[in-house]
Amino acid sequence: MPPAKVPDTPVEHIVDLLEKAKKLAEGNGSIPEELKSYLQKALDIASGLDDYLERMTTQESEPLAELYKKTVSHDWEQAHKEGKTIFKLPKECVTGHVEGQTLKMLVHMSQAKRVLEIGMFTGYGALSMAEGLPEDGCLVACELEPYLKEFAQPIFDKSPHGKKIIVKIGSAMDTLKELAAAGEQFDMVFIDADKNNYINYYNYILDNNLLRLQGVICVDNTLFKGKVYLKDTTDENGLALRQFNQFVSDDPRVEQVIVPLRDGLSIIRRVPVASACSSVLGKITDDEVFRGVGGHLILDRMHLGGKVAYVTGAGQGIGRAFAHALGEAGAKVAVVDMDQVKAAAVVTELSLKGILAFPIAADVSKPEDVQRMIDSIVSKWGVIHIACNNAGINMNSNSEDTSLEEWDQTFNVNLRGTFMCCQAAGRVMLKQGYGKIINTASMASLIVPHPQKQLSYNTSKAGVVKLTQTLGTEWIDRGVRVNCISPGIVDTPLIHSESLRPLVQRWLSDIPAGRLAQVTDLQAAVVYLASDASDYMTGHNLVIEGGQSLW
Ligand SMILES: C[S@@+](CC[C@H](N)C(=O)[O-])C[C@H]1O[C@@H](n2cnc3c(N)ncnc32)[C@H](O)[C@@H]1O
Repeated sequence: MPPAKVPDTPVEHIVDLLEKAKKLAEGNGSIPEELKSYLQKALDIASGLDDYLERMTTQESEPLAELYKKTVSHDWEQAHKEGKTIFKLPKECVTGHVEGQTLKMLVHMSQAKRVLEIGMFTGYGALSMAEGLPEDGCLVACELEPYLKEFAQPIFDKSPHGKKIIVKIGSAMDTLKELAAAGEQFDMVFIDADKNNYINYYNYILDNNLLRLQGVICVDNTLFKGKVYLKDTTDENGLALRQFNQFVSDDPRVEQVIVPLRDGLSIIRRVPVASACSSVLGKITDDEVFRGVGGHLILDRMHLGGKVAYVTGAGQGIGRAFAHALGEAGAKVAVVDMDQVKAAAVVTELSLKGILAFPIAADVSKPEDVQRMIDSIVSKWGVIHIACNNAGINMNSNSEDTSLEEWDQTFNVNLRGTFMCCQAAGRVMLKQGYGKIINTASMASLIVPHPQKQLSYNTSKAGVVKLTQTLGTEWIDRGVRVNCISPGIVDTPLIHSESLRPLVQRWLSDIPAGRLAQVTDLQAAVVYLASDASDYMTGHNLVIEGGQSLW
């Protein structure tokens, strides 16, 4: 018969006590039936909770299940007797399924890339959190017992996420000192080792900036079987955790919640600026540089939540990358392209990423299409904050042979089309008193790219820059900023055409960066220009060409 389970969490204690009370009540005829029924109901609620959470929480991966099984079936007493472990480790140390998935969820939600764990044991929590990290994420796990690294490593090796875990054997405090000396910093920390040292770990982490601004510290066992709030507690660990919880609760550097999950999980967030840092306020310059503009630090100032954007020519190439970037930054995006099918495909991509988007088929060289595009965005979303006028075409011919047809076609899309979009969007934005217009110009506005011949393209894009400068200065006092981006030679399917492909080597020798631009190289620029962080910028031509225009 397996040994009776020792209650380890507040709920398990409640269940244990209710079972004892129920047994007493059953053997006592003088206990009213109503009281027995209340006892049974309380027992049903308490005893069903953990099981229900287990069943409803997303199932663990195979390597995690294997790690759990290996941990609970291992003879830890024997391992200690054989001198393999310094301490007698109870298998109950293991972070189980529900808490493991909670930690993984927190890694995802905080978008952590670097996690620090203090107290790894057999690595269940470490592997759970590693599963929540991106491909290039990293988790440093501190553990005193060398045997535990050997124990965990074979299962880490079976998981595609195991390579993200670096185990540091030794006293956790020594490892923290080593990490601080190396200038390491983490987005999330999980403290789950010797309870009487929690406060020292916590302070060392904050005092030495091992946790980044707005990072999260999770701490396990902070309810400690209820001993943190029970009056008769004499237990050393219970008292240490009571003191720890109070210390964190009083600490102005952080905000804390204690979630009654298993034996208590504290979630502690390092606040952006220590709002209660009154003790140091006289010594610092308490301005927008320190606190952020409107309380928003720089990355938050580039967030586009609540903004409405459109991108023309968004069915492929640069426009598609712009639509994704604006959507990733939080904007709703109208995806505009001449080709309805391509626009719809990009909308599908955005929707899969949780971005609100809808397609519009429009030819920007046609005034009626441009107005229909603007009207449909306003009728759907009521406003337009960000106008990305990106649609453009490029044709090649020697200047002496350039036909009026080629010239007109190029200008109709690249310059007249951009003007019509600016004007139609601008009318909406001027009424709103706010807008960000971002036109796609080209490095060809500055230099004459060669050896290909593209007179009409170069001239039309130079026109886009002058259009941008003129509107940018004319409208800024009414809240509308107009800027443009000038990409160098971008690696799109277009330049893999038979006529252009042979030129790639020639171009590369003219580019200090030694490569063509990828559409992803342009994404941060459009987000910056669309955001409030660039409010003082107008009429600017932001050139992104790997240095090509400088040679
Ligand atoms: C509760 S267990 C950790 C459980 C683990 N987080 C998990 O996910 O399963 C505590 C671990 O902390 C380790 N530990 C205790 N004191 C330590 C110290 N001073 N430095 C490093 N590790 C320590 C123990 O060896 C033990 O493996």
